[in-house]
Amino acid sequence: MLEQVKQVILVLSGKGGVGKSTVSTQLALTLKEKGFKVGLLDIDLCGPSVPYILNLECKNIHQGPEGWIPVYLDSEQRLGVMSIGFLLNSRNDAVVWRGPKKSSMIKQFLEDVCWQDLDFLVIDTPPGTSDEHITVMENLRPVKHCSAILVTTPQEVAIEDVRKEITFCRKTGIPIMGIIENMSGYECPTCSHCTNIFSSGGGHSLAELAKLPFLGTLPIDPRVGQLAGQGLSAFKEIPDSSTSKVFGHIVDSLGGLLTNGL
Ligand SMILES: Nc1ncnc2c1ncn2[C@@H]1O[C@H](COP(=O)(O)OP(=O)(O)OP(=O)(O)O)[C@@H](O)[C@H]1O
Repeated sequence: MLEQVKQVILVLSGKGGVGKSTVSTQLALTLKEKGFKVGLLDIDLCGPSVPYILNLECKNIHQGPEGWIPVYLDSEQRLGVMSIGFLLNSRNDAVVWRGPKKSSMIKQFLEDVCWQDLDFLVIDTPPGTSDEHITVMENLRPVKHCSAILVTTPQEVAIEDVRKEITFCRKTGIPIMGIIENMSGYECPTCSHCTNIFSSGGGHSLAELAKLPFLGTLPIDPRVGQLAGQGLSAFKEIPDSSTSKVFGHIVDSLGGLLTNGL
């Protein structure tokens, strides 16, 4: 029921562990905090972390007359979540599936879930450009507006892999909303001083080189790690943090797109 979704945002990364699920969940939470109706779809079938991050691990999906009902984070039903994690018995269960089975599950997630009148559907994808990505692209036709956010860390090796994501988006015709550089230095929660542990600025340089918008740098902030598992947003809980400001800014741009025409 993707016809009822105004805008899909695919969150992509070249490598695993760069903070894609953190970005997807914080983006969805900030959108909710700012009054939008949001869906969050986790298609990382082999490592679904969204139920854990949002503290929804004990929840189950229900079948309604028109399809699967997402798990809602809030009683006002402003943030609905769907993940393979809800169908597994435990977090340690492994999904050992071949490509066609994965594709069929993703197709079901897109076609058979009652995503009712959403402003945004955020899709957390596995790292790289795999079968899962191609299946999503093939099944997004009912949605008029779709764009991608690319997540990278500052290290050269992660940035190299983001180039492949840019090529993937260009080949499949998905407009890229921009690049986020995550784990860019360590921000001290007490004095806000930022120390560049690895390096910084690589995501920004890549954005300039590829002529793409740069959406911001997210420092390593232990408070962001602590919010994972509690379903809390940095925007609400740590409003003065860089993370909160970056997500606030991205959501304002997205909101502007909805009001001024996509
Ligand atoms: N800016 C940040 N500050 C502190 N911790 C962070 C930050 N970003 C991510 N993390 C932590 O890093 C770990 C990996 O993040 P996350 O699960 O979002 O990455 P991922 O790219 O989705 O990984 P995977 O490829 O395994 O799905 C998590 O423990 C998360 O809490």
